[in-house]
Amino acid sequence: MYLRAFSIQQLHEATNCIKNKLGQGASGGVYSGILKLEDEEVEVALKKLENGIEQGDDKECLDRRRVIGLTH
Ligand SMILES: Nc1ncnc2c1ncn2[C@@H]1O[C@H](COP(=O)(O)OP(=O)(O)OP(=O)(O)O)[C@@H](O)[C@H]1O
Repeated sequence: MYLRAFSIQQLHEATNCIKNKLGQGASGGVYSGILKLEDEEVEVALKKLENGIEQGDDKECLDRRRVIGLTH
């Protein structure tokens, strides 16, 4: 799996300061954006995590947050 990290500033620029909400997941809102890469622009959906990690969280959710944490 190839993971690429983006700065908070890049994500704010991509999403026009996280304004256009597409939907709401259990762990946070999902917003649309356009990420500018070196030679192209890519349409993305970005999730802003809003809740802390609870003891009851399932393994998939915790695994996802560990992977996300490794990219920061
Ligand atoms: N790629 C996408 N394009 C458009 N809308 C999206 C996209 N991904 C998510 N959404 C919107 O965000 C909502 C929540 O999606 P999400 O995948 O976060 O759901 P979830 O798996 O229930 O959440 P969580 O992972 O937090 O438990 C969706 O119902 C949809 O409206």
